[in-house]
Amino acid sequence: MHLKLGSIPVLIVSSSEVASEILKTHDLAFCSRPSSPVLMKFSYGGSDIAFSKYGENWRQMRRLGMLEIFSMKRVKSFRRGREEEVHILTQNIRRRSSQGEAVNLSEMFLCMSNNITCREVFGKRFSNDGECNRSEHHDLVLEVIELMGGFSLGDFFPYLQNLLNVITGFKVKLERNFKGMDELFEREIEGHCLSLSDDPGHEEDFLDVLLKLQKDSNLGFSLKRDHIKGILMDIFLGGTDTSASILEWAMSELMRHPKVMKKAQDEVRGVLGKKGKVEESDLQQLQYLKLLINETLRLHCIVPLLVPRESMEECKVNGYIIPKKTRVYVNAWAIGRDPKLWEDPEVFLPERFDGSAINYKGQHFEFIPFSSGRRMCPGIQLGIAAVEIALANMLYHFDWEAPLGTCHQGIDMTETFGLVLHKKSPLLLIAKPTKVEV
Ligand code: HEM
Repeated sequence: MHLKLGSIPVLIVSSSEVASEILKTHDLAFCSRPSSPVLMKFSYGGSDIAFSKYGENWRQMRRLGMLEIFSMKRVKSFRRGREEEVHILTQNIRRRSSQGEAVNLSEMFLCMSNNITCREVFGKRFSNDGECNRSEHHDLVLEVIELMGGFSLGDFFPYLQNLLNVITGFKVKLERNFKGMDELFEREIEGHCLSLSDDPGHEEDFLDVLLKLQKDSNLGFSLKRDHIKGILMDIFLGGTDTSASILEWAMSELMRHPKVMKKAQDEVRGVLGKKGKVEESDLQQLQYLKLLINETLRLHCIVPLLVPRESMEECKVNGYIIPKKTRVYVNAWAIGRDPKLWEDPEVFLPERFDGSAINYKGQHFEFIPFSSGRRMCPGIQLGIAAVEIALANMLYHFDWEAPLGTCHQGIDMTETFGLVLHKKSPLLLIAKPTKVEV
């Protein structure tokens, strides 16, 4: 679908064939990003990976990210942090549900994934010790995510941009949130500079890594403070509510499908027996868990329109001429539910992935929750690692019930609009601890 929103030409792609043309055949022509005041502000003038225009800066940052931040070695190095946060989550659910009250899983997943991200980035958590609760830092990050996903009128009327953003109050919010994040980054950078350690036993966080690279004379380019802050911002924006949202939708679907819930619980409890907790080394044995995460991502593509691209040159797609500087949204949500591609697409059926070659690694255009091509999400492993360990522990430690007055089928599945797809109403469930501890 080709539209003009304000003065900006926009292409919305809802078929897997055209998505493949955009993200594979013509990947280079479509691998830039549109700019807007919000994106420019939060990417430190395009110094980051996610929102910088295609060019030398993006190539350098992306290469550095792939080698130093998103590598499998680095993902594994954060294993302990993820396991500890999941343990705290489990303990908190156990404590809060001891009175038989429902727990707000949406909120707790968000706090847990925020704490995981914060440990990866700064080597510490946001919540109070032993708690899985909100802090002012959580609120700040979540407000920024909301702003980024929001529809700023000014983006589509560049000539009226300043005026519109002032009238709608957008500018004030933008400045306040940016200042909050920037102050947080500055404080942490100063703190890390004072305590940079060469001790081999020291667990490096992302900020340690970036500050070391800044001093590396073999890097081949100069890594400035804005580059570092831009990358930190990407990790907070990319890493926080994406994993939480997958967990929220997965648990909601499991509640609506008791047979799937039982099969998943039987698997994890059968494999782990009375071990007492699920660790990351156990995950490779949990094949059904992986199928149900795939199915959750298909039915609830959590970045529904992916991240907008911008064409760098005029290009012919599916027989149509797409002008230079067209903004492109790929509707991966619609593709995941396309009846031409999926049998009974509205049905939650993890078994459809059993024995199937289709995966989310960007080669199968009927299933592209992480996109594809040069700008495909580099954080897949980090995100999925957090989802798998948290979900496996939820299935292992608890039986789940809907609060009184709600039947399982009655779980509200209404979605909210934004960069990341959340449930409109929080997921409240009653947790019944199981006797899996030794
Ligand atoms: C777990 C769920 C996640 C999903 C579903 C997801 C999805 C996406 C999508 C759809 C894009 C747009 C790609 C494109 O434009 O073609 C993207 C980009 C990106 N994601 Fe993720 N993401 C997730 C987790 C993460 C995590 C945990 C991080 C970092 C810690 C991260 C960092 C990034 C970055 C830096 C980009 C920009 C890549 C570029 O422009 O070159 N993501 N992600």
